[in-house]
Amino acid sequence: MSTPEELTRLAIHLYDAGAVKLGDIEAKTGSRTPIYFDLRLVVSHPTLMLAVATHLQCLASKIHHDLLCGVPYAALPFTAVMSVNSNTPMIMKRKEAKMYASKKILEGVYQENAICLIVDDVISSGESLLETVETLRAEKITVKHCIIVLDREQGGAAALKAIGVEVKALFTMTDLIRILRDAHRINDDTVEIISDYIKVNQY
Ligand SMILES: O=C(O)c1cc(=O)[nH]c(=O)n1[C@@H]1O[C@H](COP(=O)(O)O)[C@@H](O)[C@H]1O
Repeated sequence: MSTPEELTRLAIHLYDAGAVKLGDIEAKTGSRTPIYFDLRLVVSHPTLMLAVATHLQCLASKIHHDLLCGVPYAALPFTAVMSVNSNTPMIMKRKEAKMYASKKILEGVYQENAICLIVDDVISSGESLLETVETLRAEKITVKHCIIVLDREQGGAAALKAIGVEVKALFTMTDLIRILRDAHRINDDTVEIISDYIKVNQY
């Protein structure tokens, strides 16, 4: 089980590495956000990569699963680290089906009715996770849980719950901004701007 102190250290480490971008940033949907959590840079920081994978593994260890599925691109490296460290097979969902050879949308080997735990970086609307669940279920893979690093608390987890998938996160946006404020990385004004934004921008 990750302790609150360990998660606090991880959040500060991620911030100090540049994973938390503040300002007026374009999100996936095209809307603007005052905070963007970018886990893609974790590949350049091996100790951070191991820390993210280890803490996600703590969440994973409480959930029964036969397989891990990494969602491209941000989650693929740390899902691979989890797979190796826990000796759990992994599959990968392609962004688009291959247009040649196998024409597959899923890479890797799996059995029908295998229980798959999806690993992703961030949930906002839940759209990308919903799509992944749909793809896996179409291949007769069972999906009941996703684990992620950050829940932006914009309604995505409820959308997943509505299709029978529970989302567990290392951090909610509320946790993240509280930790960063307490560690003097962001000030009260920034916390207020982000909190107001999240309240108003629900999917
Ligand atoms: O665009 C986003 O909403 C987003 C916000 C953020 O802070 N960090 C972030 O990585 N994202 C991207 O948005 C995806 C999740 O958005 P939803 O599909 O709306 O849940 C993530 O997998 C990222 O590609």
